[in-house]
Amino acid sequence: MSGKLASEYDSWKKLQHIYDSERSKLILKDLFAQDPDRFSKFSTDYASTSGPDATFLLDYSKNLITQPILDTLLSLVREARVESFRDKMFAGEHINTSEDRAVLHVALRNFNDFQIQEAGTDEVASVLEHIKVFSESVRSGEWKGYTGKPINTIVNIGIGGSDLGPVMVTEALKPYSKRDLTAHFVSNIDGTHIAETLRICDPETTLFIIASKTFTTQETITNAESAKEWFLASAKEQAHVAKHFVALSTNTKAVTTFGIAKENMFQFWDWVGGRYSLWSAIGLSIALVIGYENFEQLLKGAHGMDKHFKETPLEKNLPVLLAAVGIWYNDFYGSQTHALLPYDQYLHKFADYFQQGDMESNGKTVTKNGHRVNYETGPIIWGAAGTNGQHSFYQLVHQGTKLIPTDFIAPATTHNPIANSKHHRILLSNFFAQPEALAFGKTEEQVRKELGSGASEALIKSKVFEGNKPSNSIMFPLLTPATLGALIAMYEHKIFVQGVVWGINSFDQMGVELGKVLAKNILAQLDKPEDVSGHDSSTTGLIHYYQKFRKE
Ligand SMILES: O=P(O)(O)OC[C@H]1O[C@H](O)[C@H](O)[C@@H](O)[C@@H]1O
Repeated sequence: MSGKLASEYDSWKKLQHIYDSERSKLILKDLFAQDPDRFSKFSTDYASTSGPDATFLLDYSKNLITQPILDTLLSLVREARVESFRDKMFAGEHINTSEDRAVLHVALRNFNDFQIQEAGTDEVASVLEHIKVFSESVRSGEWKGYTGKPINTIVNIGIGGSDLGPVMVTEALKPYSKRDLTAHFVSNIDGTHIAETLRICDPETTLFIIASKTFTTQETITNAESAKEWFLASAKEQAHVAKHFVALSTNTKAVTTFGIAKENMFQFWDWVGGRYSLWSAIGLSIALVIGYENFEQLLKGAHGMDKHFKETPLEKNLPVLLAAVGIWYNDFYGSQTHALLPYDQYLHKFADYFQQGDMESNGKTVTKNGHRVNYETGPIIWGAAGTNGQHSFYQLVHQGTKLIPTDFIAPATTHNPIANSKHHRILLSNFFAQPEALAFGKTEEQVRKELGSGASEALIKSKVFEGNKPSNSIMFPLLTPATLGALIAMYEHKIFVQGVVWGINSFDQMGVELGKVLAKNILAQLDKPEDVSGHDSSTTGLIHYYQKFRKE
């Protein structure tokens, strides 16, 4: 890492100059009119070169870019030495400098392809084997609960990266699921979450998966203890815990102290970041829901994208292109947010997942060298499945004052072709129409023509769409495990590229700590009003209000 801030790179300065001098010429309507080949120039097909088929189209032609702008953005990527950092990541160098750790989620889906030297990477295969054997025995009914009944319910207890990935993937790949195995995910410390879940579980047929990299996370351990207490109220014998509780963790000592046997622990390593951990033992719930074979396809799909990212020239490299275009809006247009808009109900948790993936990775103000940045880093990630979003927040995206770059994501074929795929055709007509409307808008002239004479000026103005709102469109034939794996890996690497350009460490999360420490201190003061001390008047007032009205 050079000591430079991103804004000191020549290509950054050049981009600023282009933005200042050419912004008014970057009108999508004109750019498309001037160049009939714009789509073929600014779109690229991805096809995995190893493992199962995973194919996409990335269309980035509806962005406020020209070839020279894209070239300059790619020069920025080069100037920031992204390729060198990428190679360091794949080699297992400790690029997570603040924690002195390697960043090797790519090793979890490597299947002995890339040569990686880091303690633990040679154990990946044996953990996968453990996941395979265990998930098959539960799914087949061979694994029995304490009264001899097979398991029909799993409850994953975890939070953050130990929850969001499995939740998102099990939802996305529901068509591949074993429908008679119900999966619940409990994350919140709010007792309502575990209470409402346990209400619909049977202790004789429920398996609890305690998912925590550190096994010290307050929410997870508290929920796990409550689950164990609930279980033992029926099962009575401590020995029965072994049939109903397994752990996914890097912390063997804490797992055994909790009362889970070592053989029921699925191991992973500190070089797996929490938000990059669905590929590790944290994916056990995924393997249970969709079966090990499909879990492996997910991993192999991601590996195909890893290969693409590692080996493809920047001009055709999907994560690099997404990252570069994202920087253009984030740092030059001043866009504060980026929306992920999958037109696929199965992907309804996709934006939630990448809220952690992106915002916990790139929500930083200090570079790896300790300098405060003088530019914007990670965007706010948000979104919802289409077409639902169209009936809530799209109004602001179309006609509000903010520039919101968007990614539209859709499968060409649905897993649910009901009514002769009528639903899917309607869904996709919206998927095509929205980016078109965002890009090209509706002129005052068109509105006048439509409304005819007699329409008020105010009404005419309210119906004008300025357009020129950028988007990417990503399409694939069908949402399969391999395609999903490749899609997730593409966004992971996009986040990586942006983090390197901004000079930040995308792999720590120091900002999560302060709130945790303060909550612990406050917890000890909650009993009596006279214990409340050391706070500002607002915090003290809020705690006193709680003490006055609490009933328990
Ligand atoms: O898996 P655990 O150790 O329980 O951690 C769960 C979560 O804890 C914190 O919130 C971190 O910021 C997340 O990155 C992590 O995913």
